[in-house]
Amino acid sequence: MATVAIPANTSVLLLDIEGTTTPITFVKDILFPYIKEHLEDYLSAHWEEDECKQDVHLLKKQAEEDTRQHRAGPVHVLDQTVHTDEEKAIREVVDNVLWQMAADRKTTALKQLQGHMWRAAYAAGRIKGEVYQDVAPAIRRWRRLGLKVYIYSSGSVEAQKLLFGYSVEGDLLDLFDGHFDTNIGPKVESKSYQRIADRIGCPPEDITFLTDVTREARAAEEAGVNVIVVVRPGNMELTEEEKTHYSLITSFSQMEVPGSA
Ligand SMILES: CSCCC(=O)C(=O)COP(=O)(O)O
Ligand SMILES: [Mg+2]
Repeated sequence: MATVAIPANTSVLLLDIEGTTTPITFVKDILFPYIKEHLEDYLSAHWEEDECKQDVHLLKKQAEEDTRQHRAGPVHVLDQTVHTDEEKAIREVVDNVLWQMAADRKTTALKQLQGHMWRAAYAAGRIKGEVYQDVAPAIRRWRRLGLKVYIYSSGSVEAQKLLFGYSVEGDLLDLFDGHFDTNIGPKVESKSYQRIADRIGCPPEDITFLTDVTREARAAEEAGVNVIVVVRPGNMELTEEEKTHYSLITSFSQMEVPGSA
């Protein structure tokens, strides 16, 4: 098995989730269908609660922005007026969320609501976060070698903590020094990686980012971050050029930390 050495100056490993620590199928076949199945009932049950009101407010803000950017068709535009007809208002939110999910959008508004909806399912043991078997042992080794390990996912920080806190291997939250989501910026924008470096308090060059998505890899590189592309079953096929340009791994166990035996 070929190993990939991270640069000697790396002090932080920044990890994507879907397609990197976790199979894409877990997200597409378990997490997302759960939302589609329970969305309407969830909104009806929680509509008057502050958390749900904030989620709907954020979705409306996003819908306003989508209208300005001509991104949404009329059926997907959330009415900005306050509805007296609760059923109609809920239907509009459902349509908007389903439309965003069909396009696999990564908006903070969508991800925040999803995180809140998954909470009950994880807590009740109806969902357990899938994590590839090579992930936890590798992270434990990196941490023993003095590296810091952070997560950067489009899934909300709360959704990230649920996935690792209620994982198939138990509570894995102690593997991480911190979490970032799209509140720091989209994963396909280089500024987001600069902000993460600032937040952690190290230069971007000291961070190695592991992801399956080459648009994210390019954005991170632009910020000066070192990148390793993770190839897992079901991930998006890489072009020949991408295969030559990036260091590739199929398992975290292939990562070599310079100076370690
Ligand atoms: C971590 S919660 C579920 C995953 C999710 O909603 C998502 O959008 C995954 O995005 P990633 O940036 O981890 O590829
Ligand atoms: Mg990913």
